[in-house]
Amino acid sequence: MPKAQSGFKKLSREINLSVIGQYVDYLVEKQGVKNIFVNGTTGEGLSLSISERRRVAEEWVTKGRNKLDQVVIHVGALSLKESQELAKHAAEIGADGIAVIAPFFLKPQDKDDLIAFLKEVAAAAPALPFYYYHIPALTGVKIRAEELLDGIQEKIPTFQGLKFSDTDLLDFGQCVDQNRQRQFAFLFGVDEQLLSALVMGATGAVGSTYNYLGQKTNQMLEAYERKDLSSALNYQFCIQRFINFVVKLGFGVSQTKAIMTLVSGIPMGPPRLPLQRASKEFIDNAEAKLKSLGFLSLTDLKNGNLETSS
Ligand SMILES: CC(=O)N[C@H](C=O)[C@@H](O)[C@H](O)[C@H](O)CO
Ligand SMILES: CC(=O)C(=O)O
Repeated sequence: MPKAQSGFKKLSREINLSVIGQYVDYLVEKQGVKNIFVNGTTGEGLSLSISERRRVAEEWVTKGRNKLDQVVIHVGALSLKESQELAKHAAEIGADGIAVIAPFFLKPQDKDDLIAFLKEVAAAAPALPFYYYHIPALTGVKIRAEELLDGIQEKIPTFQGLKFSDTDLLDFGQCVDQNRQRQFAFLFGVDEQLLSALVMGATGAVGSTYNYLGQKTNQMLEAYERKDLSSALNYQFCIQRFINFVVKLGFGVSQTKAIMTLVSGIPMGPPRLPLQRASKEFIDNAEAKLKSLGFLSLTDLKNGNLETSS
């Protein structure tokens, strides 16, 4: 049945907008997550067409109305024009902010090149808060965030903050330290190290694991707020045990999607090529680990969450 199979695969890699409304409710009610970063790494934003990205953004904004606090749309692209189109669109649909990664094929050579690009994107949505999404391991653009932030508000008046997905806590700490007088958001994006980043002055977090460990992470944040560092560390270690376990099995966006399906019961579907679905072996191992750490209760599993196509 090679034909049927290829038809199935093709279909299953299309976007299923119909689950987004349900997923908003799940995140708010079950994970305590009310701020959403759309079309980023986990959402495979860079693997979608521009029209798909527009539709996904619209669906999140529409379904999140009166339920979510903020919906920030990632609008980074290799083409400045496409990025501007998405920025303008985000403003039109009433998103709360836009974020942009560094263009990663023909790369900016230095801070000034990168700022020049970001500035043009930000100008396409002059009323929207602008975030730079620093993720050097994926973009290959290693310009330090601390350097980029120096004087950025003069160039980009809507600059609101940084989503920092890197393990360099010297760079992150200096972003905070050098901008104390400004009301920037310093959003940390390495979930297994969030507690260290909080100590450095992170004002929030954006990450893939909050899809299914949102509640646990909120407990860590609450413990940190009440200065109960030993409880906060216990939560962080617990989260680390899970991430450390899956990293050893091979952990990426495909595996994240499978775990999201498993924990939420809402079918996330397979990733889009070149990514391949997570293996059954990975899913079984991850499930056993989630259970042994108490991250997955039996009631969560009542629907028998096998990944289905979407
Ligand atoms: C490379 C990547 O996907 N980074 C995510 C956020 O940016 C993180 O949330 C990680 O998935 C997470 O920290 C697990 O390593
Ligand atoms: C994890 C994250 O922040 C993203 O999907 O872009």
